[in-house]
Amino acid sequence: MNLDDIRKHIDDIDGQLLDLLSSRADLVHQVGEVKKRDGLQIYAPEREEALLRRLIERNKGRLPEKSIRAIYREIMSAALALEDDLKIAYLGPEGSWTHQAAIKKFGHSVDYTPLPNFSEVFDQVARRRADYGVVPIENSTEGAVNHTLDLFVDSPLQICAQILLRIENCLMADVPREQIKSLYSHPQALAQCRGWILKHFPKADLVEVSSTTRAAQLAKENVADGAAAIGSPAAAEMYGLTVLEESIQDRATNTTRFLVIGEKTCPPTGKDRTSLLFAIHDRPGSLVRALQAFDQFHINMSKIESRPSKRKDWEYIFYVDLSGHCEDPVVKGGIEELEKHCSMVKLLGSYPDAGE
Ligand SMILES: O=C(O)C(=O)C[C@]1(C(=O)O)C=C[C@@H](O)C=C1
Repeated sequence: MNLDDIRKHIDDIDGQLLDLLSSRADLVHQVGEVKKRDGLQIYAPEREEALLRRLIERNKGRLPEKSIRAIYREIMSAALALEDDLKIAYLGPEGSWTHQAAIKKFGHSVDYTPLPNFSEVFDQVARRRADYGVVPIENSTEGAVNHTLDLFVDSPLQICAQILLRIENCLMADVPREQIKSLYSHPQALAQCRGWILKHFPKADLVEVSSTTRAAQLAKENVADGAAAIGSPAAAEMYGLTVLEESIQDRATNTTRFLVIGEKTCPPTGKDRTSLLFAIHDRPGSLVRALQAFDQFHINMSKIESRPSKRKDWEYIFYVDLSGHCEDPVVKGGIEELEKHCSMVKLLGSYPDAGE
């Protein structure tokens, strides 16, 4: 077949795809009506996950899993926008890694609201000015994002999904590499690139700013002082900076886990994760006995963090992630056992343990 013939076939297929997408949109519209009538959540992470898992299993063609996920992300984003004016609040500004995580989960068709800090994200969702919020919870190099952990203690919000995003920081500037005297970035990004900075710019002034996007802006404004920034390629593009080196983080696999917070948690999908908080009595052996609850029920605990309670000095709150859904009888049993040994247990939600 020559090029024109092949393209004719592609045009035919695109026509069929568009007709099918329109039929899908009609059905999605009906789903939206049913959900509004029955007071159900528009965003259904368990359904999205089941749909993606089924398609990836069924796929026998050339498209890799990554492409199928990306294509369907946008199809379902369009569906969400058809069903409702979905508003997603995130830790801004635009171009931040959190913004990119939010787009990875909700696609380009929904509305996004950048907010200046974590508390505002929690607050806007709790006041229903936004439907969902996206906040970072931990980074594979730098560990927990403490402020997010702390906000869960008093928040009525639940976790309904997680997002894993590979963080590849780049060096960006409007000056040649030899003229760089200062490096602007968010403290997390500077920490993720600590080794690289020491090796390549041991004498540079490190300037901590509120976000990597702000760092890019400052690098643009302070060209005369030899300013450069470390952050996302999206931030470099926003401010017209040249990417001088890509992927400069010390660990190639540097990944941040983000959470989607909303009014309700997510129903079981068969492969889930549960997050909870607990506080123990100040007695010998309390923590051991609390954790034994999980061992007794053979529950895999994939994460534990401790944070000062902020109510009494030297009193702690523990943040734990478990494999399984809180409706699974085993997880339920483990949590009931945990409650016997704790002064407080707060379930933060169960959500698909998606590895994307
Ligand atoms: O099945 C639903 O609940 C829908 O709203 C439809 C749909 C989809 O496009 O398939 C869209 C958004 C939801 O998050 C999940 C799935």
